[in-house]
Amino acid sequence: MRKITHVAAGILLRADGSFLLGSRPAGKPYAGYWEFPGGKLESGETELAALKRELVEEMGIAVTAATPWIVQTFDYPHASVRLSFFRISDWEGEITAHEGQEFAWQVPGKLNVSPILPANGPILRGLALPDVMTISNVAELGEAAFLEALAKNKPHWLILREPQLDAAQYRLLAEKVLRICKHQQTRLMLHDDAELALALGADGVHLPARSLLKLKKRPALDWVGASTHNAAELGAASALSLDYALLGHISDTPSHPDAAPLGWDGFDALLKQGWPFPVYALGGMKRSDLGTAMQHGAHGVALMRAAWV
Ligand SMILES: Nc1nc2c([nH]c(=O)n2[C@@H]2O[C@H](COP(=O)(O)OP(=O)(O)OP(=O)(O)O)[C@@H](O)[C@H]2O)c(=O)[nH]1
Ligand SMILES: [Mg+2]
Repeated sequence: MRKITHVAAGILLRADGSFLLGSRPAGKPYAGYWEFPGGKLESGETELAALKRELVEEMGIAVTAATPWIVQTFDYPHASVRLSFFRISDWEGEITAHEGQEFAWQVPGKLNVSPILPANGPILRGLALPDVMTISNVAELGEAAFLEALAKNKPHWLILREPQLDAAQYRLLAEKVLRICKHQQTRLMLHDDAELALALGADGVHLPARSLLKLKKRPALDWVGASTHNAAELGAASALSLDYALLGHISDTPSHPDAAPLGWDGFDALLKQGWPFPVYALGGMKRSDLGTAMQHGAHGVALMRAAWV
């Protein structure tokens, strides 16, 4: 087996959602390619310590707020790398090119530099995902109140999950919801029906775990995510190159009264394995749990009830 090189890399984020890329200096493999600042772990070093050291060395900044994010493995001709990415929301010092590199602030989905290091594609997609993933709740609110709340709250993304409806009722609802979503630029993920998502022109499909485990191939939609509860399901999401997973439930929630909660300890243990996509904390979450969830390596929180109050 090839030796694996462990690397820590940081995504500096500004409040407007833009993020920083640097160009690889002359003399390194892939010189001129754009990457996230960072570098190899030294022996005995943690990922976070390596990240902090590299950003001092390469760009003269002290990282003061970083949360663990995606872990991506990739085989290059010169090395197999395991990249631990962190999101960095705060730092001290002026960004300075200590190695002759260039820096460029970028907007998710609208890059104006190239080429990007080959391992970084999925990472860039992940940056377009919202902090809060909302899940519909027609079952409890009723259709009229839900549609009103949707138009009022204008979430960035919505998963339309209404298992109490039959296929015909779900399609009718999906058509109505899609009209509202298109109008207000909410991205819409339909639940468990890739064909309907394709037919209606929704942004993607969200798979329940039972469907995720049966699929052989990623559905041909722009965005595909799944609900997961354990390592086997996260592994299936990884094998299908999904864009995100919801993982839960974190605490007791009325929608799944029988299943034992993971708690943050269970969530940590699963995230420690490192997944190549953003993971949302699900189950009993509120907006105010976002900071805690991110400390535990989540991309964000998935809200059902709490999204509509
Ligand atoms: N820093 C960084 N490295 C990445 C990214 N994506 C990616 O595939 N890599 C790979 O990770 C490996 C290590 O990165 P590096 O060359 O920055 O390591 P380093 O700063 O310690 O450099 P050095 O070996 O000259 O001291 C390289 O093979 C690089 O191609 C990324 O976004 N940022
Ligand atoms: Mg480096």
